[in-house]
Amino acid sequence: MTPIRTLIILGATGDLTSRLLLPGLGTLLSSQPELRIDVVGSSREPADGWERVVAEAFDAVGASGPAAAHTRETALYVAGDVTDAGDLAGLLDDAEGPVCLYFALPPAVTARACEVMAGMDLPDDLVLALEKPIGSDTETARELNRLVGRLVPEERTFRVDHFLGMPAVLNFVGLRFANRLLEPLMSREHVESVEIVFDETLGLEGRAGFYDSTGALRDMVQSHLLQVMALVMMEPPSSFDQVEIPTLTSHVLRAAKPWRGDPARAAVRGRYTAGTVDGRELPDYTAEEGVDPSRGTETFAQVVLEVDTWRWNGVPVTLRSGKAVGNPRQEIAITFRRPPHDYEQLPRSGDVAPNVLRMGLEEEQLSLELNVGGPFDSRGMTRVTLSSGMARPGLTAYGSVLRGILEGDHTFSVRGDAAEQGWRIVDEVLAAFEDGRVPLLDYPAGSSGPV
Ligand SMILES: O=C1O[C@H](COP(=O)(O)O)[C@@H](O)[C@H](O)[C@H]1O
Repeated sequence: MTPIRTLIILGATGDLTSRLLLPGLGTLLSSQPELRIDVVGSSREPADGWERVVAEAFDAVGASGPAAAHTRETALYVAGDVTDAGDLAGLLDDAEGPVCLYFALPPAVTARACEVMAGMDLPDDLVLALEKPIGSDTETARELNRLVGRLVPEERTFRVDHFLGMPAVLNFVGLRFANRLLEPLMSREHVESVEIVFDETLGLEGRAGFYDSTGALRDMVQSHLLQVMALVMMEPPSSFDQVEIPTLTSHVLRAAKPWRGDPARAAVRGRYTAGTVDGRELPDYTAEEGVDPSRGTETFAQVVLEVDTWRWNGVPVTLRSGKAVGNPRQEIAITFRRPPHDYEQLPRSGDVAPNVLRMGLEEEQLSLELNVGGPFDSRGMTRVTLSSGMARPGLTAYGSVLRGILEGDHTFSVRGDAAEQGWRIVDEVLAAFEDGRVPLLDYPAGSSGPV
């Protein structure tokens, strides 16, 4: 695939573009000074300092070098309606190809734009990048995939999940497959449980327009946490390429289902009430601007799944994410089974605590909890934690995702069927939320979530 020349961001005035997409691009351009990418921002709002938005996002990550300078200088904003064929055609006609159209838009708007594009003459080398969520349930995800499939082939479609670009997630994969010590232990014989947790101190932060109709399960579990789970639990790949990895992650998702097939018992949902997080006072979620309390939107979701394969059957996999959580955990944690017998000579051995391997998702801290002899008596038991920080790469998660798109590499992009599988798993839980089988529990902002 010829490298992308112009990146057109649809929905350019949204928070995602300025907070994540443009800074990610800045890190990528700094690391690849030979790139020449023109960035065109578009949305319905009139132009209001797009050059400044690009410059501030680049400055925030210290973007420098000739590639970043080129993008800053050529940054262009075109106001338009993505559901208007004339506006879309104008954007495409004026851009130097190959073009990537990046849909930083809600799924229903993306679907409408794709319907319109079906009636247009599109460039042969057009690439489409779609932000999560892909649809809002299995049916709409399938429909969006079908619409997109009529426009461009799968090899020119990228479904973005920036958690797949997180250094910690990629490090976990390296850790597992590059160490003889670990991979043989990654199965039901040795693993007691898997947890993938991404709690945040952030509350709604003015995002009611998106979040209040989405909630924690759709926002975080359906996409990010399921995708991370699939990468953490996939079979060993024979090569790290764009055929093998999406195939193996899809295999894990196909095998996943709520624990014991009972979504109501496998899930917990909660909503924050007023409280203090990190010294900031947060109001009750229902008092946040733009929230419709009658929707019963959850700001915390936890689901226990089972990946029903020969390797993982019977191992509970907990996925959890909450907003306004105090001392948040953000990690992949693998808890191993206890030794098969007690360390015999020990009169006071008690329980030998399980070994736990942790990879921090934002902090990028790796740790392994072990048991060793006691300080005064070698037959005693002491817990030690081996830990190491991880080198921070120059690319942010979005920088890494954008590199894949611009280079035409799907290794860490979400394949259409994987997006649909994510919804299949979550739809069952959503149904249990909606018919009240899973109660909506309160938790004060700043606490660790519902009890
Ligand atoms: O996609 C999303 O992710 C963020 C968390 O990821 P981060 O890289 O920004 O820390 C989450 O806050 C947001 O609700 C969700 O839409």
